[in-house]
Amino acid sequence: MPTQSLLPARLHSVQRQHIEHIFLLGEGVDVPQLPAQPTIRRSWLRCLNEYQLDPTQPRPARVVTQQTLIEHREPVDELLHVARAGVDQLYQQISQLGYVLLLTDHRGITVEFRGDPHKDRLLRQAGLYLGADWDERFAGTCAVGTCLHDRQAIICHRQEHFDASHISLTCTAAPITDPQGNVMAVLDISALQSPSQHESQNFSLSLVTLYARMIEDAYFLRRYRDCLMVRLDTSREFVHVNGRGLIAIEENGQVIAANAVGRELIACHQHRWPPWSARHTPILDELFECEIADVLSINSGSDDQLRAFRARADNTIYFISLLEPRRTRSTHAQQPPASSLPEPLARLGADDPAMRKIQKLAERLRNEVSVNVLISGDTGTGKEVVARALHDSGHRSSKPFVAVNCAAIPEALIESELFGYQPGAFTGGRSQGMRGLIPQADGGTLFLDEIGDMPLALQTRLLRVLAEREVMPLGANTPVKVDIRVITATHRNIEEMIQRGEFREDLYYRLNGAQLRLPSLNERADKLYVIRRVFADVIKERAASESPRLRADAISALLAYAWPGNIRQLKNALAFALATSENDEITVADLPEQCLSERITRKANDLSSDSCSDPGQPLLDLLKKHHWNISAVARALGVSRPTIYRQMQRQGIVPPNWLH
Ligand SMILES: Nc1ncnc2c1ncn2[C@@H]1O[C@H](COP(=O)(O)OP(=O)(O)OP(=O)(O)O)[C@@H](O)[C@H]1O
Repeated sequence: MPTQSLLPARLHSVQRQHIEHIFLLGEGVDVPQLPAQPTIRRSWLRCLNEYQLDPTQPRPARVVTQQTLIEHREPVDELLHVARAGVDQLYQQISQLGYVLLLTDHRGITVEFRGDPHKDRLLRQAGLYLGADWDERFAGTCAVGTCLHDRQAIICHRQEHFDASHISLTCTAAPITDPQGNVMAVLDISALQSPSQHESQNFSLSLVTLYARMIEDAYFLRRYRDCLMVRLDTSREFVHVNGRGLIAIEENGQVIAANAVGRELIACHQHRWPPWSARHTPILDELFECEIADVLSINSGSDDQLRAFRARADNTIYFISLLEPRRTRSTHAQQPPASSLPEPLARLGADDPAMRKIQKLAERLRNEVSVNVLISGDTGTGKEVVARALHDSGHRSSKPFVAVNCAAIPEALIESELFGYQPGAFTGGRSQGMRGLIPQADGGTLFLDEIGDMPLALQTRLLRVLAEREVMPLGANTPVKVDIRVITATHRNIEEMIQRGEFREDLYYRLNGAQLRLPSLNERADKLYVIRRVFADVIKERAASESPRLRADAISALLAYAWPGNIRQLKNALAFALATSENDEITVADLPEQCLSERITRKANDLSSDSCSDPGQPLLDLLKKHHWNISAVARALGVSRPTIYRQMQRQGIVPPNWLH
């Protein structure tokens, strides 16, 4: 430790004493004058040992250049925008008491500042200024820097600062975290002078912590403004004005993100069974004793627009209100997730394993025009949409896409429609003849829908066209060359038709160069995406000026329904709701009655009535089929994940990865 005489002469005696105290702590000597707060002591030791700061050489405040300041402000631009109102409000309350306000980024650079312009010079000298760098590594122990290091609110009062040039200041700071819990900024209030007692700053600590939380929540609300949000508090009176917990959810109750209080609540449950991982966020009914539909109907189903639910972790009663997403969600959310697929293929689905397989295979086949593609799937699953996407994503996209519904053309006319005919080829034909649908598709794609309905005689002719790539119009003497890509679709079991002699086996093998099997809507894990996408399409097709919104309770009902008619039935239901709704919000009451199904109860009953001789077997089979993906099994059965977990527990089923 340097003796007093070795310290620079320009230092005041208080500064000299302060420096001596720092050295004493560094040497492990405890004296009553040393700071009591362990966080401050640890920070002093960091400054000495880790950052190698020299306490005998107090440093003037460092203010970064204008250019550097711009670079630091840019990444927190959205936060600054949100924080501005809070910053002004807080400053109004503290300015009379001689405080200034700093908002720094996660590196400790002051990106927003409020202070008395009359004290500009003094404040700048003290580092209480826009652009001032309060990183602990440079400035030593200080409220901002040490708060950033410890990720918690802190008072750094006078001699608790490390650098002797800061020991007249009093500073209090609180972290502002992003939705992932990372510190993204620090809110600080500081004064050039203050009473010597540490307790004099306790109120500042409460105030700055409160405002940091308000800014954090305002930022959270902005980030997730397009999502459904539950707001919760243990006090009924406070939920609407200042509910402390915020949890953004999908309409199926899946948690998307949560603010600090929400994250704490989730963490509380994390020790419980079942465990959660980052990829597997909880569903609201795992956090609270509730049905998702009850939460989603809060706004229409309760007078004061809130409801009480019990938290499963500790039985606390929470009062919950529901914030509906901003109007634009329906358009925003129907964007498929970013992917490397061509756009027409990307928009076919969002996050469904079967659809992903189809999209990948379609991508590989889009320019392999010699491979005939057969699309199978139940009626209304989107076979024609997939065929068109395959066409639109390939080299032939600017060429014709000719769709023929083999079931819709009378048998007697199929031949002439497909192949065309010469003038006068048959009585009743057009005098100038007709170019058939196959020649019309020349250079592009011929899509034969309902191929199972093609009469046997015509199957033979089609086989010839596929083999020879030429057609002979009725009444013509010379064949016409055609260059077509052939895609067919069916909802029928062609193999069974072959067995019955109703379909030519050789044609089937020729058409089935690659098969895309479409899942039913109810099996799709991306049902929510499909609902939004189809809703956006229906709105677009109506070409009306206003764009209505799908309310959460309607989405919840649409998610729960089994959709035997698949996407076509969904589209019809949404078109009906839009046509008959009297306002610009579609609620569950606007949906056709048949959509308010009993599917869930029926399936749930099926599951709970498993008291047969081997109760675990059906569930076990399902779990294996879905590779132990509990969410997938829950979806398949139309029940919640907790129900599956409860059944597993009851039946003693343990997933293989939980066994040691
Ligand atoms: N991925 C999708 N996105 C939006 N709308 C879709 C999608 N898939 C299908 N649809 C819509 O659903 C309806 C039925 O689609 P499509 O005609 O392709 O089904 P299909 O399986 O060919 O039916 P069918 O077996 O009766 O011929 C259409 O109105 C279509 O626009």
